Amino acid sequence: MQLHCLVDALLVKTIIGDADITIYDIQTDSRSVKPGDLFVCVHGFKVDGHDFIEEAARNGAAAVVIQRELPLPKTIAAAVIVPDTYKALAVLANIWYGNDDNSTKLIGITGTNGKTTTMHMIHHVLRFARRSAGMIGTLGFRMGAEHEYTRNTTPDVLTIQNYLARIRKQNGEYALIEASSHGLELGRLRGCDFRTVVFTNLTHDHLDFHHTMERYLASKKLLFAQLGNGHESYRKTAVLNGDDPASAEIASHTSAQVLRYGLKEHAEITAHHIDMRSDKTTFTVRTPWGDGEFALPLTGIHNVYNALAAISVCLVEGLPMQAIREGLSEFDGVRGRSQEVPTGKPYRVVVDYAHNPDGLNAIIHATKQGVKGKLLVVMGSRGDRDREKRPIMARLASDHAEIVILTSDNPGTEHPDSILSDMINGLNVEQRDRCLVIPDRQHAVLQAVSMANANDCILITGRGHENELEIGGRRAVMSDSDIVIEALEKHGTITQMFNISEKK
Ligand SMILES: CC(=O)N[C@H]1[C@@H](OP(=O)(O)OP(=O)(O)OC[C@H]2O[C@@H](n3ccc(=O)[nH]c3=O)[C@H](O)[C@@H]2O)O[C@H](CO)[C@@H](O)[C@@H]1O[C@H](C)C(=O)N[C@@H](C)C(=O)N[C@H](CCC(=O)O)C(=O)O
Ligand SMILES: Nc1ncnc2c1ncn2[C@@H]1O[C@H](COP(=O)(O)OP(=O)(O)OP(=O)(O)O)[C@@H](O)[C@H]1O
Repeated sequence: MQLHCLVDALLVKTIIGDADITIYDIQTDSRSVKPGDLFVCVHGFKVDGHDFIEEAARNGAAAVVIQRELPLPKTIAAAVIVPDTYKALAVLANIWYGNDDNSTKLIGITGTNGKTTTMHMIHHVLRFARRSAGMIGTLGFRMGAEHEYTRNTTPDVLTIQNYLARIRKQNGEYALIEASSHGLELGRLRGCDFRTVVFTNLTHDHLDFHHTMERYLASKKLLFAQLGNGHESYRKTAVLNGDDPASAEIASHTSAQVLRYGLKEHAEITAHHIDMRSDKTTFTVRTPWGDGEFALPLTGIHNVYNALAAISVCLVEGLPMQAIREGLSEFDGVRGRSQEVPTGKPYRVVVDYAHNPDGLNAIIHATKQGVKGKLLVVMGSRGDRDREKRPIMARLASDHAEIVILTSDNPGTEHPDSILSDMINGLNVEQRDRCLVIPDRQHAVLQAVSMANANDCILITGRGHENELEIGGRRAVMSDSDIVIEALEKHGTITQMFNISEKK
């Protein structure tokens, strides 16, 4: 595509050089630039893309998009100066990937907890009803047989547009996207014209980034504020958790039709006669489309909420109640969420991804329900993130579990001991006395295994599906389910700690 065709949609711009050159691809990372590419310089949290123009030029960049005038290498044939390169990138990526035709139906899911689970439920039901759908979220990008790991829950604007194009190429009818508050705040979803958007809940998290709950909510509202303002607004729907106090505020910020789900009567889609068993939950759902009996092979009231959100979306999208019922009855959960690790022992081990107070509360209550013996919780808290939640989470676990083992999660650049001491600060004297602090996560799990008796349950939270962790700038490969399996094998015979395998 010629540069002038690509940048034509940018309203405010100055072009220096030859606008007729052909562009072969768009890049934001100088290291990925190939001959003929357009390098868009983005100002980041750590570095400024403008500082990498030399490298981009060495790799063959034909043109650059910049936010300020600066001397350019001679090999750069053209420069486009714009007021905001990241905003410009959204426009360029949309055109480049041909996503401006809105042919794929976009469904967004936001909220503190439950985004991934709800999205996977919707995806599962759509697939069950033979409707093709791609997913972009914490577990990566997935469309048909294509699967790619993503660093972020909501990837950057260029990557999102690339994935949407790949979904369209495979004739995907739907694209399901997890919209994190960071993603919304940083404009990663610019150019995404959502049709249905879900809000799951808003509770304490990410205060390192948003600073206050008001600002955290404001980022979520961005997703709903754009809904329903177009001429097709009758097709746009905001699906809100009617039991969460933030929903009223969100509803007042959207022109779209609002559909509420919840357990209380004021919602349009409600669950009744909830019966929780150790391996499934049954409930009746009342909706304006009729009622349905559901048997969900998951436990925990939080999963009833997730299912209600998914049911609401599927009904809005015109799926028959029977397909939704049958689809959800075969939903086998999401990797790393309430994931049972087969132990071959008389006690259970569950790996989960709860990493904030509300998520932890949900999983502890869900897990405790089927446990006749003791509940042992192994948990830590992530480094370089919201410190305020650390003592709250330690306290919460100690309030509900018989044994709590505090350990490292993903310390990042922080010292594991300082994270642990933040957590211990949340405990009272009695709780400190019965809490074990074992910084090495493998040791901690091994300790839990050695303390478990028949009918007990070990709940290991915080890292779920993740298999990499960062300690002092070095990355290590380590998944919680692998740790459990190793601990079970070594229990009784181990004499010294095994090392975690390391990779740069
Ligand atoms: C704070 C934050 O969001 N940072 C994101 C940001 O990184 P950054 O600003 O540090 O980027 P940078 O390294 O300064 O680089 C700036 C620019 O220079 C370019 N560059 C850089 C180096 C170089 O040699 N050449 C070059 O061209 C980069 O490609 C980039 O365009 O842009 C990156 C690329 O899009 C993101 O991966 C990164 O997310 C980091 C990993 C992160 O941890 N983000 C968290 C806070 C986050 O976004 N989390 C949410 C929600 C999670 C949840 O719900 O639990 C998420 O959506 O993931
Ligand atoms: N609706 C819910 N309410 C409260 N807690 C929940 C809910 N759904 C899931 N959880 C808890 O939160 C954890 C994360 O769930 P899930 O991955 O679905 O959420 P998420 O919003 O996608 O989180 P993240 O963005 O961090 O990936 C689960 O392991 C579970 O412990």
